[in-house]
Amino acid sequence: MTLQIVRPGNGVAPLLRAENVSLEYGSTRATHDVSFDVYRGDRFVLLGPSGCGKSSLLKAVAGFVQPQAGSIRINGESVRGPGPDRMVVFQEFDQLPPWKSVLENVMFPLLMTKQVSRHAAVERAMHWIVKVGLGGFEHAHPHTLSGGMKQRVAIARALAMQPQVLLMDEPFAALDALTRRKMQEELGRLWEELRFTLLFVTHSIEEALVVGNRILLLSPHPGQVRAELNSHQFDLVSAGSAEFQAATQRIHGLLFGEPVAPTQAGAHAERVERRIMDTRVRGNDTP
Ligand SMILES: Nc1ncnc2c1ncn2[C@@H]1O[C@H](COP(=O)(O)OP(=O)(O)OP(=O)(O)O)[C@@H](O)[C@H]1O
Repeated sequence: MTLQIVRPGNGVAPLLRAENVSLEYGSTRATHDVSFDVYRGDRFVLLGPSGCGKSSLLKAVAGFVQPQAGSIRINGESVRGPGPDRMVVFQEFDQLPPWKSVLENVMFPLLMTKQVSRHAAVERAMHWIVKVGLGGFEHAHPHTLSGGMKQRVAIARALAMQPQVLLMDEPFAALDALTRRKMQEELGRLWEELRFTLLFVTHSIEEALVVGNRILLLSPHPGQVRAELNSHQFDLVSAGSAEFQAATQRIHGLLFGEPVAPTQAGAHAERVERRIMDTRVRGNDTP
């Protein structure tokens, strides 16, 4: 395992740029000076212990909370509030209005934002309901569905809007272990097919490695960037491997143990002066 600097960009503009973001609730500082870039097609994970401001950062990207300092931009445009370009899947199963069927739930944002006609909304909603494996359940109501099925509805509802970024806040944390694994697999399958951009919050190191291609490690009180790493080589298949276990331990050390010294990162040093870890066992292929 090597430590390496990942230089951002290669001239490609990020889809989402969070720059020196500080978030506060009254006298509580949730995050301090957090910066990260998310590129189109990234599966970018915010990982850290409870209270490191993961959810607050996701809510700020969603436009639900405004930074006290710093900025969040999508395609260069400042985020000033919620928008259909950033759909959120939450952990809570009650995110689905219970009086609406699966079909009505998935159609709802399409109709609210007047993106398409009612007829087209039905078609698009049905497409996504089938895509998440819920074909045949379109007239069911949420209380008749399992937790995993409810999360599938929430994912279908979000993806049907074709957002610029799909935001997921611990979406599988309330599921049993087997269902959680299945949902991680399904999310990976959807991403392989559609290559959407994902910002995913979790406090599980294993989940971060399985879901993400890039991971931002945050330390708590207030949340600050501890490190950023590449994790694209891991998936559910590699989850039991020695390399995976080593990466898990390394991240655990970074989060809870080892001090991390600031590192120079060339021309972008000011923005990305973080310790960047590549969890792959790499030879001399470091950039
Ligand atoms: N609505 C709120 N009002 C006041 N303080 C808040 C609010 N939401 C979050 N906080 C505080 O901000 C800090 C970061 O909370 P946040 O929920 O973003 O962290 P987190 O990393 O997502 O934690 P967890 O994994 O436990 O959800 C915490 O100290 C928390 O108590």
